[in-house]
Amino acid sequence: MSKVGVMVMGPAGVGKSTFCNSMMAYMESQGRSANLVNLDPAATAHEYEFTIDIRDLISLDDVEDELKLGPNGGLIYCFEFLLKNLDWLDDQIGDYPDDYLIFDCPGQIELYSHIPAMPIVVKHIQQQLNFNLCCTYLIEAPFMVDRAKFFSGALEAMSTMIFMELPHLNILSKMDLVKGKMSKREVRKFLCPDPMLMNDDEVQDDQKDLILTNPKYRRLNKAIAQLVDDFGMVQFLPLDCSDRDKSESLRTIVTCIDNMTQWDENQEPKDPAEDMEEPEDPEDQ
Ligand SMILES: Nc1nc2c(ncn2[C@@H]2O[C@H](COP(=O)(O)OP(=O)(O)OP(=O)(O)O)[C@@H](O)[C@H]2O)c(=O)[nH]1
Repeated sequence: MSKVGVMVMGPAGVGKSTFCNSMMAYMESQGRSANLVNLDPAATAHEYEFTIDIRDLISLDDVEDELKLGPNGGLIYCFEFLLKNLDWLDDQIGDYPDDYLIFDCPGQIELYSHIPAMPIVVKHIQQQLNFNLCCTYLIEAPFMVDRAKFFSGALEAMSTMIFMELPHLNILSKMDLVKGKMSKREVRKFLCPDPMLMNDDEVQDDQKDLILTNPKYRRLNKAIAQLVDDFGMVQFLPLDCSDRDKSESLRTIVTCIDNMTQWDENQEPKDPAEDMEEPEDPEDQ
């Protein structure tokens, strides 16, 4: 059996912990075993107990108290401390042949864009502990309402993909918050982002005041949207954790993760969009 790890990443408050808990519940419902690993030294309690918790090694509270560091400096200190104590992680993760680990990561996106600690931890888990890892990167579905914000989030997702060098899945969290506000046709344009979204004539009246008026910025935003499109690897799967019974989005995400973590370098990677379910559309009901 292979050892699989899912790194759950994304900005603060995007819904990473909620997604981790929903994944645990989904795996349980499918009779599959999974364990939760907390890599956030500032985490609060979870619905599911952590099997492995970085706070057993070092917590942000202790670092702030003892070293008088602020939350961001403290977080970097915690990760540098983890790097010096990777044998702790080895002992914790152990040598289980059929582990499926879900790693809840911190929300500071500098960890996914330029601070080298997270890629080093990831490489260690891959190469020393022989896990097949993938990254799930969350951005909030309500970003779709402000298109510049959405493409900015897509760039962050791309930056993480490039920096982490892992099989990568983008997820639009909190889909329930846009239900009834966007049609299925509109949502579909964001799942495989269409650079035409940045065209003014595509903007709805109630969103016009959100658009930057400086034409230079508009041109720049369009160019960036085109870059995201040209890159061709930025696609999103919808996720709604508001109702556990609606496990359809989780099923699709877990299927994509299964495909990515069994990925053989001699095989063409499977296109996650192939498993994509159409998001529910209130207008169709
Ligand atoms: N409506 C809605 N709210 C959600 C969903 N997922 C998460 N939330 C809410 O978003 C807030 C943040 O969720 P968390 O899961 O703690 O987010 P996080 O990314 O782990 O946050 P940090 O650990 O602080 O970075 C909480 O109030 C959640 O209840 C969702 O699918 N729908």
